[in-house]
Amino acid sequence: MGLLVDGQWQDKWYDTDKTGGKFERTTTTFRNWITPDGAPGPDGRSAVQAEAGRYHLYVSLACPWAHRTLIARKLKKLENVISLSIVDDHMGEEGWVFSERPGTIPDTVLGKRRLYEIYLEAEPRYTGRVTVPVLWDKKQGTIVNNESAELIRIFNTGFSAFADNSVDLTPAEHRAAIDAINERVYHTVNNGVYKAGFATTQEAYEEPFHALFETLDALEDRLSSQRYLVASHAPTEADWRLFTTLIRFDPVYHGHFKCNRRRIADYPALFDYMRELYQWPGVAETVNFDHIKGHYYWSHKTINPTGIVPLGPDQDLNRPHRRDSVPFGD
Ligand SMILES: N[C@@H](CCC(=O)N[C@@H](CS)C(=O)NCC(=O)O)C(=O)O
Repeated sequence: MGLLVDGQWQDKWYDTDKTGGKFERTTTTFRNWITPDGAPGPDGRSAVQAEAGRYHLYVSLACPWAHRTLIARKLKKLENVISLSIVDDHMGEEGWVFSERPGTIPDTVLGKRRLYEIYLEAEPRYTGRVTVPVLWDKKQGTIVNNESAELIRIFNTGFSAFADNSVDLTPAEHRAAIDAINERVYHTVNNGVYKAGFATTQEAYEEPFHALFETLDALEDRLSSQRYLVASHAPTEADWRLFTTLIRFDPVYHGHFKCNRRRIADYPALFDYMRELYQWPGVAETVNFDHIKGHYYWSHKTINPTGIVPLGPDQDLNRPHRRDSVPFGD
């Protein structure tokens, strides 16, 4: 685990000294869009044009942020359009690396062994964390974007000439509701588990812990009477963004990150909902519990010094999800 400073790799854990024990996520820096014709993106920032075979996605199967992009690529049927590499789940002193271990796919584009070398290829004097996901532009030889929230929007609309456009993860009529849910879920759930897990003072741990379970209780309420997070007839981006945290919750966040007031299995609606999403065509193939558990328990030596990976929990995720009778809410 480490970061690049002016192009030099430094093996360092997160520094929580300056923030009173709190984990603060840094913002990502490669933020260009891809649009069907190369016209600027939704916020006016510059874009490159969508092309089949031009872009390459680097992910970790352990990472919930990267997982969103894998799901969007799968649901939009972009697997033959955007190629893929998968890093080793063990993140050691060189950060994310490529290997031959099960479930990985080497760097077939640049032939690198470490992810930070790809960042350096894009920006030789890069300063910052070296995170997944990363979308690489083979034509311009640089990183287009390394922010998962934007990558899933790029996959949803940018590749309309090549994608399955019958699937829309952010339908216009639900956009405001999706954005509002994303905002709360990001701060208290997706990033909330990290804030609890990486905290280095009791206080810095407790605050996100309470916020997390307050949101999970509210989501349980909503999902008891509505099939998906917004009143749509199919899961939207908001559901997939929540899903990647839910699926890691009982195996990892409950124990490793001390988010243990309840398990997802203790919330009847959330647990059924999570299984429906898991059973959604194509999605189970994007979930790899060996990488998920192996990564967190092995890589975070300040939290789990022995590196022992727990064997449980036993979960039957293929059990019927019982969501068919829940109304869509419109
Ligand atoms: N804002 C980024 C966050 C990505 C992120 O933090 N990824 C983690 C893995 S789950 C990572 O690569 N961490 C390496 C590090 O921080 O050194 C996104 O959503 O794309």
